Amino acid sequence: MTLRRFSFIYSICLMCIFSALLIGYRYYFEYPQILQRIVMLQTRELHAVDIMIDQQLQQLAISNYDYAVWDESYEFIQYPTRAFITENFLDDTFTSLKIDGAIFVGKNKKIQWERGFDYVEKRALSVEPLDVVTAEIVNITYPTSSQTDAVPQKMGFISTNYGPVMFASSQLRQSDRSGQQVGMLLFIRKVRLSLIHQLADFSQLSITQGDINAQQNIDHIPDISAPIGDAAFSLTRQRVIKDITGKAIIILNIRHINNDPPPFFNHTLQIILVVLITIPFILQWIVNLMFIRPITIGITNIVNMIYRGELTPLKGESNILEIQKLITSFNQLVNIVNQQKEDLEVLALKDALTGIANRRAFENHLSLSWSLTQRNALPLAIVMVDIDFFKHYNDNLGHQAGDAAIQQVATTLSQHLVRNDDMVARYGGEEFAIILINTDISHVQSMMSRLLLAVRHLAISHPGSSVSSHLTISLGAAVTTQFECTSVDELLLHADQALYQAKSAGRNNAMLWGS
Ligand SMILES: Nc1nc2c(ncn2[C@@H]2O[C@H](COP(=O)(O)OP(=O)(O)OP(=O)(O)O)[C@@H](O)[C@H]2O)c(=O)[nH]1
Repeated sequence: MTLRRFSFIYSICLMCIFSALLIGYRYYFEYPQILQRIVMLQTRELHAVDIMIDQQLQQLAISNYDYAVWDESYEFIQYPTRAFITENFLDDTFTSLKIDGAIFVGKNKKIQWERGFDYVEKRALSVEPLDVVTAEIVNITYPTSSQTDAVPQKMGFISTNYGPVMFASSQLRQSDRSGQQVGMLLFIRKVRLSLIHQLADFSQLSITQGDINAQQNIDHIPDISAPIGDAAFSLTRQRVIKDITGKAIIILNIRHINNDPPPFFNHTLQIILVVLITIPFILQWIVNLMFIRPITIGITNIVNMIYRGELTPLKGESNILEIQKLITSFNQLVNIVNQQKEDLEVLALKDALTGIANRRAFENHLSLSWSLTQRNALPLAIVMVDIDFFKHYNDNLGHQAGDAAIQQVATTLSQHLVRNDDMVARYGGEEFAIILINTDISHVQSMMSRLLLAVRHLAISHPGSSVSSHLTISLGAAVTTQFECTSVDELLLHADQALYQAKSAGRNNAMLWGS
């Protein structure tokens, strides 16, 4: 896996973890709290409906009480007269009291007088309300109060052939609330659509009346006065209004209109998620710029170095300390390796014993010199040098003395070469080779004479030599201007032949090929 891919996957993983944490926090903590607050508001709205219903009942109960606790009503129940009814229970009375029925119930639950009148449509009800009002109202058992001035009252809902109605009933008492409990007065009011509208207006809810007959199972629907409690959030719910026997008679389909929950993915969450999604790409860009790019550039440069077989210091700098240290250390390593390489190259071209060029260096230089002199039509000379009777020297004075002698001869030979292009090399054993560029025959000859003399002047004692008491050398040279030279090997061969001639001629002398 590349560093780039790794960092990208890493950032994506981070983004996923942070997003999951954020969404999880919203899902498990924040959002339920928001919904719970809305549920509290909804509870208040439902409570408002309950209060409104109660107010309606109270209103009816007050009118009912006014008529029930009245001397004339009290008298009527004992001594009924037509005049009382015609004076006090006119059509207008129903309209002003907003009732659809009034019933006087005398002793032993006997109905004394009753009338049904639709106060909205202003017409007598075709069926007298009492016929349809269930017996429960008439049979209401009022608590027998020990207080003589108490006026037992009842109110609530009841189901009738007209549909659900509100009712209020009070014991008939004299206006000073004295006298025997001789009967009761009952008012009823139909539950109309207008009541539902009033409830909706008052509670700021959308309320419709459900069809109680079509509803399959109403037992599970809570009463309007029941609290929402810990119920889950919902924008719609059903509530029932129960009659005095506890039977559901009205279904209210309620919709909360002013407290829609905010979207789960609100603007803040959306912005944070967008930021979280963007972060991996920004991180990737930064990581790429700061870390990966310098590293990949470095890798490319190193691969190129491997390909070229040449180490060069890395360019570029990084603000990251570790990467900068890596670059610096690598460059230091490159310098060390290059230095070692240089040293090795030098060592590879140097003779270990004498410190002058070795045969490999000689051949390289000879090849270059050949090209140079051929191109510029210059003379090129090779001088082969060999120490005389060196085997005897070693045999007489030992190998170490032999090494020392070789070193002295090498130093002497190199001291006599002053031009940069010239070279003296140890050709092998006690044999040396000299390259002289742009040197004519006479100069080669005088150079050889000087070298002969110089070695002689070293005055190295050579007991095994039959030509001198001191160490001597023999020299053989060949110059390109002497013959039709076609190759460097030919020149080398002739120089070697000249040396052979010098040896054959008695040693301790110099020979020029062909002379
Ligand atoms: N001490 C020492 N001896 C070396 C070295 N290289 C070669 N020799 C010796 O040089 C001697 C060369 O002997 P030969 O090739 O027979 O030649 P020579 O004895 O010099 O006789 P001529 O060349 O004919 O004068 C050998 O005995 C080698 O062992 C070296 O590095 N150190």
